Amino acid sequence: MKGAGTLLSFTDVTRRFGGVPALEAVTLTVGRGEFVSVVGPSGCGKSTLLRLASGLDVASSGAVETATDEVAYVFQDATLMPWRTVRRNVELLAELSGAGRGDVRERARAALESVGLAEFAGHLPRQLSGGMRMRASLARALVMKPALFLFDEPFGALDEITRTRLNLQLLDLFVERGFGALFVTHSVEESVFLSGRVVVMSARPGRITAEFAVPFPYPRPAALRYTAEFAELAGKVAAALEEAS
Ligand SMILES: Nc1ncnc2c1ncn2[C@@H]1O[C@H](COP(=O)(O)OP(=O)(O)OP(=O)(O)O)[C@@H](O)[C@H]1O
Repeated sequence: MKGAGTLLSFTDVTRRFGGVPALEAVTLTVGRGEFVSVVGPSGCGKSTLLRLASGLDVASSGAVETATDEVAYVFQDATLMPWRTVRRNVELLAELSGAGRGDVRERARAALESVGLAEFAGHLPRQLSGGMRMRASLARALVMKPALFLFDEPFGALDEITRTRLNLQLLDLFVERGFGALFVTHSVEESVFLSGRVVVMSARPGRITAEFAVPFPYPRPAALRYTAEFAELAGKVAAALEEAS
């Protein structure tokens, strides 16, 4: 573990599958209250990185350390239970953690409120749009008040307008709650808009080839995306990604 403020650290991590490296010599940290994005070409090992961070997978060599047990994993697929209402889906993790009924209810209510879904609490997942299902999935994770969020392309399947809106909502939550985040995406623009730091990974085996600090202060207005400074930085990240592919 690098320092007192570090939530997650990878130190010289390699993961091989049947002798073939998927990730190689990855060193990376996420600090408390820090938002870090990883962009890379398809198959570069981004999901493997998150699986290692969450403890679902184990490194072949090197060290993966987390300073918290309060880790939430948000997938591209909202993975809601189709027979449970939105509220009952959002309550699920708190319920499984053994929290009392009243506490579970209150936490779910607050989380649904945070993502703007309070009035849809009684709906079934199939009655929601894709963006709303993703917000429900986010609310389900928020209920646990995680210190660290792992995001695997959570908005990848959504249309551009919904995706942009959810980026803004996610940043509101980030500013309000101050969690640490490791966010995997294919979108350069999304990575720059959300993060304090963007990490670029190369094609197989996945290695970190570039890192960019994003200097724009939070909270970030939607119009940031249309500024010259934003375009310049996104251009640099895109060039590094091109080189890594
Ligand atoms: N359990 C496994 N067994 C064998 N090979 C695996 C396993 N998991 C991942 N791999 C391989 O490791 C590499 C990285 O996979 P991973 O899913 O992490 O990539 P990714 O960057 O998330 O891909 P995408 O962007 O397409 O989702 C791929 O070549 C994949 O085939």
